[in-house]
Amino acid sequence: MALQLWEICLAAFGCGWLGLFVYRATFAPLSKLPGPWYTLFSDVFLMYKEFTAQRRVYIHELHKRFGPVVRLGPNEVSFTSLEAVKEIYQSGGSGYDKTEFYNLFIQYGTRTTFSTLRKREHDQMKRYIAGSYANTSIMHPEVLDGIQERVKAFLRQCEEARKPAIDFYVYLHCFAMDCASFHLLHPHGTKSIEGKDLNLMQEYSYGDTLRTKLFRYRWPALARWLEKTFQQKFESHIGQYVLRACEQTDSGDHSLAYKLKNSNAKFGQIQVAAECMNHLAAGIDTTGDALCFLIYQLSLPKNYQVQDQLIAELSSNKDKALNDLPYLEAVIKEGLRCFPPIPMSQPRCVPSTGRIIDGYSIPARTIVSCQAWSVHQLNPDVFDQGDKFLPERWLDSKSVLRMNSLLFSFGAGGRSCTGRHLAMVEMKCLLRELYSLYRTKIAPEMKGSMELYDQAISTRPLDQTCLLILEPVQKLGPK
Ligand code: HEM
Repeated sequence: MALQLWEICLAAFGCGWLGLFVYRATFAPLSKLPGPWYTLFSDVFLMYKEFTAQRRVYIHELHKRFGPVVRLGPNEVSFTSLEAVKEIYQSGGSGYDKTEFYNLFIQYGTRTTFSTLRKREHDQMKRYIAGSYANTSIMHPEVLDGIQERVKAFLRQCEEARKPAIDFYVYLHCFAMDCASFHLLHPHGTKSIEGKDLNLMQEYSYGDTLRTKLFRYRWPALARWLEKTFQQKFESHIGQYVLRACEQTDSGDHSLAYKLKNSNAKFGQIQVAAECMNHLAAGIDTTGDALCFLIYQLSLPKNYQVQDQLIAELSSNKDKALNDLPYLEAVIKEGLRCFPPIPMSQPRCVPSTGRIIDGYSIPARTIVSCQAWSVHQLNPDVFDQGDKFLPERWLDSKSVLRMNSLLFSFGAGGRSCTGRHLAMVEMKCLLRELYSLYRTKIAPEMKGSMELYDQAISTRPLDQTCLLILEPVQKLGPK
């Protein structure tokens, strides 16, 4: 009996699928890696976890079950060891190229330092921005004064708040936005702490774009078609604000906008705006959430003694420089370790020759990554009791070098966080001022959950509220 054409096609398709399944299960290089069996065939389960904001926890549980190397899908692997961090993010300086995932961070249709995928182009872009973020630039009195002014505005606002409970989530995100925009756009930075640009912070930080972003990443062509067909414009108010600020001709000479406009690279206006918008986005929720998670921890009764020790260090070292306060530094690092604002995978693409990572041969173009959440918790030889908030660990001079090399909150290598010095100074200035004057406690009316709620790469407190009360330090006296 002669077969119909459709039957032949169906049989060929079936054989093809079967062949692929057999290949993936037995011969494919990733089949030798630890991981659940279903990840050999499809990443549908991983996608489901992404869309339901469970990717980080899912990967973490897999690492606990399978160890430091885990296959996540037919073309994706996650790692937790220092060796893997060094290979993926630091080999050759900047590590491997970024994956298409970073197309999500293209601004105004323009690629920026953050969204540039290839190493060579990134190196060129970075030359023009690195100077603005060097420690010496951030420690410049003009920049420090600008940050200090915003710390004062933050405290003023807390003191003037009528209710006894203050929503730190709101003010900390305003603080982070005002500081970052000051650095990028001065004198056209935002004034959200005072309430003027509060809507920009709210639009940016409260929006839930997780599924839109993931949809654009997983099905870019379909997303583009839908956006075109329905003529959707995703230009936010904050995006328009940055565009307008970059059109001004009176940018302060310490601002990134000024430096880019006056560099010999002759950047167009849209490129300057795209770069600034990206940095602003990189600096709001990260610093705001890092401070929020940390201050919340310090305000829990179980951590009162940490708060007391911080207050003691600050009160007896009033004239010390910002970087000469070891306990303050320890508290911030432990906050970043336990609650990394970017706790999820930072995906990279294995180079065309393939590589050995953590003892496994990984073929070209495999997506590989580490996630800070697991790196920080699943290396007990470096971070003993990794799931506990213990700032004292950073005071142990013998282990601090190893801990620093595994602290992945700012990423690692040439593509790690450009704004880390700015973020550290913002956090140090705010915490020094706050805990020189006040103790913080959880307000009785605080019912919101501070559990991590993941976005595409970052996280935030689930209920986006953190109600605290302030008690003047001198009233209680030194402990
Ligand atoms: C606590 C605060 C912050 C944390 C935890 C943080 C974390 C990170 C991480 C993990 C990356 C690498 C992401 C990846 O490769 O996928 C990154 C990149 C970056 N961050 Fe931050 N960040 C913070 C604050 C800031 C601030 C305040 C700015 C600037 C205003 C900034 C600007 C950038 C830029 C421009 C990049 C891209 C670097 C490149 O690709 O060369 N960040 N950040």
